[in-house]
Amino acid sequence: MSGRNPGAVLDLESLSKVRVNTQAVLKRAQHIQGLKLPKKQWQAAWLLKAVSCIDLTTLAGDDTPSNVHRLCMKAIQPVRYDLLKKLDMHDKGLTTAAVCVYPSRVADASKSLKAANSGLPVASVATGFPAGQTPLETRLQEVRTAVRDGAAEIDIVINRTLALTGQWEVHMSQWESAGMLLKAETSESASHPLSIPTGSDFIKTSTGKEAVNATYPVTIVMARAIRDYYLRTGHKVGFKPAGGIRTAQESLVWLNLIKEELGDDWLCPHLFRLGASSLLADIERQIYHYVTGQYAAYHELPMA
Ligand SMILES: O=C[C@H](O)COP(=O)(O)O
Repeated sequence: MSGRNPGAVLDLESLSKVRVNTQAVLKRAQHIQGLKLPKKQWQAAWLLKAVSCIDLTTLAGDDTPSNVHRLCMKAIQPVRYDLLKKLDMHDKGLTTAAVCVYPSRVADASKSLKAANSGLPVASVATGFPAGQTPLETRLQEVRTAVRDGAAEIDIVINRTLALTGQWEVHMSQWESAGMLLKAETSESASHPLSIPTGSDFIKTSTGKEAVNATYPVTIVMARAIRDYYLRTGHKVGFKPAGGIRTAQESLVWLNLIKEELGDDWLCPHLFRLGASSLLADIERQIYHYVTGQYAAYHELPMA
C-alpha cells in the first residue's frame, strides 16, 4: 500500500484534454466480461478474496440497531465456520472489509463491533447521501458526527452541481479530509477522475441508489484515471464499485477487471471494495455448493 493519497495540484488544462474513446472502452469491457473465470478450488479462493473486499452495507430507511447488529456479526463471520474449516480457511481471520451504514447508525455499528472485540472499520455514507444536495456546513457536520460516533471511513457524495457546471476549484476547496479514509462517489454511474487530486483515497462508481450504478465501461475509464495518477504521482488510489452487485459470478468479473486494468496490487481491501448489501449471500451459497456439492436451503446460511 502506498499510503494515503495526499492529493495533487489540480491541472485543469491537462485534464480538459483528456478524451475517452467510447467504442474502445465498450469493446474492452466486452472482452473482460468474456474472459474465463476460475473454477473449482480456484473459484472458491477468488470468492473468499471477494468476501474480504466487501463493504457489507445496509442503507435502508428502516435500519435499526438490531439489523445493524446482525450486519456487523455477519461481517465478522461472513462465511459459516464449518465451510471455512473444510477449505482450511477457518483460522485466517476472514472478515468483510468494512460495514457501511448511514451516519445515524454509526454508533450502533461501532457498539456492536466493539462488544464483539472486532476492529472492523465502520464506513459511513455522508454529505447528504445519496443526492449530495445539502449545504456545505450540514454536510461537514454529518462527517464530524459520523467520525465522533466511530466511523473510520467516509463515503462522500460529490457535489454534482459544482461538477456539472465545471466549478472544480470550488469543488476542491470543499473537501475536508478529517484525517480519515475518504471514498468519493457520484450519484450516478459516471467517471470522476477529478476527485483523485482532491485527496480521495478511493473513487466509487455510484451511490447504489440510482437506476444505473456500477458498470464495467465506466469502471475501465475510472481505473485508467487511477493508473495515470499512480504513474504520475506514485500514489495508489482505491476503487469501489457499488450498487446492484448481487451474484458471486459478478464478483469474479469485478476481480478479473481490476486484475486486468490495475494489476494484482489492487486486489486487496486497501485498494478495492465491493459496495454491496446482498452479494455476500450468493457468495456464501456458492461456497456451500463447492464444499458440499449441494445448494443450501435458506435457513442453512444465516444472513445479516
Ligand atoms: O454502496 C452500497 C450500495 O448502496 C449497495 O447497493 P446494493 O443494495 O444494490 O447492493
